[in-house]
Amino acid sequence: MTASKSVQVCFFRNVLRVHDNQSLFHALKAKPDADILPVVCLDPRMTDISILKNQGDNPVPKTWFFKLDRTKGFRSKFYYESIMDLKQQLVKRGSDLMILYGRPEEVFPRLEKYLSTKKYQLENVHAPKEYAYEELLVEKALSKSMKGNVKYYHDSMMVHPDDLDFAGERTYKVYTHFRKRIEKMDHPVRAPLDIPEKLPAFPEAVWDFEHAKDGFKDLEALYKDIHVKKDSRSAFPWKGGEQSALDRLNSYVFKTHAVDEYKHTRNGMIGTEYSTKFSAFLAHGCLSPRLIWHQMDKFNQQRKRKRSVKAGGDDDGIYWVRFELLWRDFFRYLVEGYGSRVFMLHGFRNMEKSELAKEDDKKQVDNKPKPKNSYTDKVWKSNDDQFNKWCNGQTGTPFVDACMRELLYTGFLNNRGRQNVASYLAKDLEIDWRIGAEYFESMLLDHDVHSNYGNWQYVAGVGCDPREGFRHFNIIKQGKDYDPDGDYIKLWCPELEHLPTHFIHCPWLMTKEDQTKYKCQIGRDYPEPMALFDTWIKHYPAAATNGAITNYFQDNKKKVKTEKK
Ligand SMILES: Cc1cc2nc3c(=O)[nH]c(=O)nc-3n(C[C@H](O)[C@H](O)[C@H](O)COP(=O)(O)OP(=O)(O)OC[C@H]3O[C@@H](n4cnc5c(N)ncnc54)[C@H](O)[C@@H]3O)c2cc1C
Repeated sequence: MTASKSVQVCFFRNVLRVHDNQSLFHALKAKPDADILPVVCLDPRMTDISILKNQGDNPVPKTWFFKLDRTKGFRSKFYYESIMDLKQQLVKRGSDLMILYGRPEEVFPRLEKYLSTKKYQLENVHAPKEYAYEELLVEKALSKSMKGNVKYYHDSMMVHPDDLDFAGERTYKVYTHFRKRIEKMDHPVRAPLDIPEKLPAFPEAVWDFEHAKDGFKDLEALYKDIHVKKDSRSAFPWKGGEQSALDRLNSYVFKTHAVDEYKHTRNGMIGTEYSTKFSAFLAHGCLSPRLIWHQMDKFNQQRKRKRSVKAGGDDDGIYWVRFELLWRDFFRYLVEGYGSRVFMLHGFRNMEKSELAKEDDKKQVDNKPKPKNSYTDKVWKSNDDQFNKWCNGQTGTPFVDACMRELLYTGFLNNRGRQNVASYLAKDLEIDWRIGAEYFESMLLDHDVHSNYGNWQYVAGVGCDPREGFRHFNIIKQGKDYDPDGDYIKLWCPELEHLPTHFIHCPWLMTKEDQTKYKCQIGRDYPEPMALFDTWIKHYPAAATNGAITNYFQDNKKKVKTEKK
């Protein structure tokens, strides 16, 4: 009787790359003569595989509360491209990729059983560690169904949790404390792991497992079924996949040195170079955050840069990219610490309700007035009409509409834009922030549950933010600051292209004559504003109001809901 051949499974769950892949590294180390089986498993709870008739009856997956489609075309396309590229990377190294469909906790035990009939022994599954609530449920179910035979590795974090001395505070609640803690460390980020150019044999017998042979064909069918148009205005025109990610890293750091300008350009609204555009690659695990960190070190060394700029100063682009990448880790730690609170209306802060109440009580003893806790008293609204107009870039507020149209047509929006549209929905309209977060989840190329829900909570004032009141963005001021000439607005709202700068952020101030002159009838060519706020008035350009607001805003005050803030 021949002995079984050992197989180590490397499960590429949300880490779709070969470089610095911890699961692959450990699978390779586990048993030197074992075969390595790289597997991707498309989970119908996360990915829409409803068109594949040979893979069972799988409904379109929906978001947590509002049941929006979980993954729209942009992200699916990027995801499939990333898997196709991963297969190529593995084939180049003499291996291959098995693409399976179904719930991992059901598929893997069947695979194990199948392998045993082919004289293979599935020794271990190696997989990246998850932090978010739903993903952890899958992780637990998988561990259970594989009888504890799954090993998890912290692969998506930049700073490994074991390297952080949390000094008794496992979950930092304030970003600055977290960042400062890390900045004190000598070597906060581990070096990327070396993966050999040649990988061990791929166990060919597995192609006969269930529909494994059809895996790639099915993926191509899913890819062909995506109907999203390329938009030449997109700030993010890249393909998914490790190769594309590495090209972008190389270009942004070593070729164009755009990283040097990051601090000054990151809020730019038009074009590909103003910020790193690493987010979608990071979200799909096509790019290792640790590699980014170390490549930036290499860049510094290669140029033997004289640090005439103070590290952390305004000119130190590398410092600021790292600063932002630490936000990404921070939200992972928060989500890990607070579990399903990430999806809850009262957010992470609700956990602190009792602590806040204690604080309030203390202050009362001192005879100080009891501070109002705006998080717990807040009444969140629901308004389908306003929400739909927001999604479609038809609110009648140009800066919001331009941002929302970019998101709708490309699946991407820069950080400044995201902050503004989130603040408009949650703080101006006071609509339940979760529907906005779920819409982002549906649309974003780079959706990452930690960063998305974490940032939404932050903007909505229910997250871990000591400066809650300051996140209320004044859309008119922000528009003037970040799109002073209205170029971005005109790019996405071409119906406003003839407007002079002083009307571009507040077209409702145009008189009937202005509207004729600038070829834009409000209510016909461009929507009437669905809401106006008194706080905006002081930021209207003087040339638009002529010193007094006597035009559209005034005339239509009864028609348009005006809210006092
Ligand atoms: C309401 C809202 C929702 C968001 N949803 C997501 C999301 O689903 N996925 C996502 O990756 N980012 C999200 N962000 C953060 C940020 O907007 C994007 O990471 C950034 O715009 C991506 O562009 P970039 O890669 O060019 O970023 P850069 O400015 O070049 O930053 C470099 C990297 O740092 C990280 N980063 C930057 N800003 C943040 C931040 N505020 N929070 C966490 N990480 C950050 C990202 O990984 C980014 O790729 C959200 C922000 C807001 C305000």
